[in-house]
Amino acid sequence: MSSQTSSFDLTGDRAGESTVDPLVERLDALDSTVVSDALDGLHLPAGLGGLRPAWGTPRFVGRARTVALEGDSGGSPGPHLGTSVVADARPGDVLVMANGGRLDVSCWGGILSLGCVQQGVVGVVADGACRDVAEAQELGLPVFARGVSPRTARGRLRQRATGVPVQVEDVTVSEGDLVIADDSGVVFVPADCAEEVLAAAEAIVEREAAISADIRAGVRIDQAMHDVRLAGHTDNEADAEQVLHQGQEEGR
Ligand SMILES: O=C([O-])CC(=O)C(=O)O
Ligand SMILES: [Mg+2]
Repeated sequence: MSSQTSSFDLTGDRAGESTVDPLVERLDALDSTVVSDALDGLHLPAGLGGLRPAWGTPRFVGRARTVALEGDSGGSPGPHLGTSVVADARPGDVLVMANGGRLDVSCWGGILSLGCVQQGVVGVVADGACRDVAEAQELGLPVFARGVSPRTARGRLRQRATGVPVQVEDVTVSEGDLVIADDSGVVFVPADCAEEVLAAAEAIVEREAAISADIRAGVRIDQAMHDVRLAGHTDNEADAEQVLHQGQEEGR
């Protein structure tokens, strides 16, 4: 599966830098649902619904750069929120704007999108509203947000901190965590257990492929698609079948 990143017209100084990141490359071969299932299996927060692409059906994978926002009643003028992180962003980064799901004000806009594309940023997750959607689309920058608002962040929001752990619903996102966003939602993978989560997700892909192959071969779906097999509690179909039949006999 190829990510949206490859189609960007990157023109900024950093846009041409190498972005080889083995864990991100492995993540790019997956989709958000199997990564979510892997997180479930490890009892970790399993991603977020409700964050939708502001345009089209893009997908991206990358590393989180966090921006914590808070309300502002009109402080002193300064650089726009997020700009310090965008200016220092590296190819493959994903901007995570933590705005507590607020929909009454935008926390993302088109000039910020332009800055991102210049730096090789692959996507934006805005826990709140965004604006200038057509500009993001024209730039080819995926922006996942909870909605849109024409109301500027200026005078309404300010940057509380950058590079700190931020809360997005029940998920704590830290700088450098892996992110995958696609048509099923947005999933964050803690950097310190990425290897374990990816290995679990890759195993799920194999199990799902085996189940699909059985169904294509004519096995009834209510026999092939069994929780025991999906969860990987057995390594082989014979054991899964045995557990399935035991369960059926016990009336489960
Ligand atoms: O003013 C804002 O809220 C941000 C904005 O529109 C942009 O980046 O273009
Ligand atoms: Mg604007």
